[in-house]
Amino acid sequence: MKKSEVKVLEAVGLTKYYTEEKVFDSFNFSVHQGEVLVILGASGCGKSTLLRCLNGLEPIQAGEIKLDGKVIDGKQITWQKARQKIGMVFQSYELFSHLTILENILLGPMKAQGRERSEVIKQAEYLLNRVGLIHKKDAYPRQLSGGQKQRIAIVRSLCMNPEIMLFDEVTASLDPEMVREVLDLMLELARQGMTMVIVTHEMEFAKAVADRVLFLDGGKIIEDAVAKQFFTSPKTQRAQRFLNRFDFKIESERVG
Ligand SMILES: Nc1ncnc2c1ncn2[C@@H]1O[C@H](COP(=O)(O)OP(=O)(O)OP(=O)(O)O)[C@@H](O)[C@H]1O
Repeated sequence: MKKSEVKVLEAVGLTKYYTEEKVFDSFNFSVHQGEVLVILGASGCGKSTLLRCLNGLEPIQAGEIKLDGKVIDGKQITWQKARQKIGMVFQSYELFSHLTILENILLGPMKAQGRERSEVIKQAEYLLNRVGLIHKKDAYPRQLSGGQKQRIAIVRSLCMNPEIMLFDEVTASLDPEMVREVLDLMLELARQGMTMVIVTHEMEFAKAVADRVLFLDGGKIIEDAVAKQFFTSPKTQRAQRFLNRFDFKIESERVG
């Protein structure tokens, strides 16, 4: 399928350092409407930092982040507005333990977007039905499994009607039997055309969901490839070694 040329989220000249370490130096990046971009790379290469910069959770030292072509600088668009369009789901679900599932979902749309409670409830119930968790709407987070909590975290983000979703290792802290249900939901979102940036160590899932792969090393893009190409014949030895570590058989190897 031909993906749109419209850039939803973009980083231009992104420079990010923590006190003693530079993670990105003039890093450029963009994701197009309807595209599913998977970011891969060894531990410490900067994947989480990139997502956090893209969502304004980390201050950057130079460069610009743009949403729909507008620089998020408080003038063209504010971070407060931009964040409503950029959904993010983390490894930890970060649900409020003292609120029911429904109240957790309603919070953002009502507080940040000033929407009517009854209107948001309709949308929340629709989404809860879609993920098969409507029967949990009055339960508290502690009464849900890890996989259920993570699906609720995704629903909570979707209820803000984001233009793009960022996923940072969302299955990393789940028991193996819970992983599938979360990945299936993400696959469904991808099929529906949601623009997504995904950091994951689930290689078979990455292969199934990705349109494009960015392979990072030391804060730099080593490969920027069409997913099919990356998974069948990565161009660099570094990427080949990376894929092999996951016990992931590169197809060209199978043939050979
Ligand atoms: N809050 C922080 N303070 C200082 N250094 C940090 C901080 N967060 C990350 N770093 C450093 O920045 C670099 C990139 O980290 P980051 O978490 O983005 O990598 P990653 O690719 O997501 O790793 P992983 O796959 O292990 O989650 C690492 O060297 C890390 O030690």
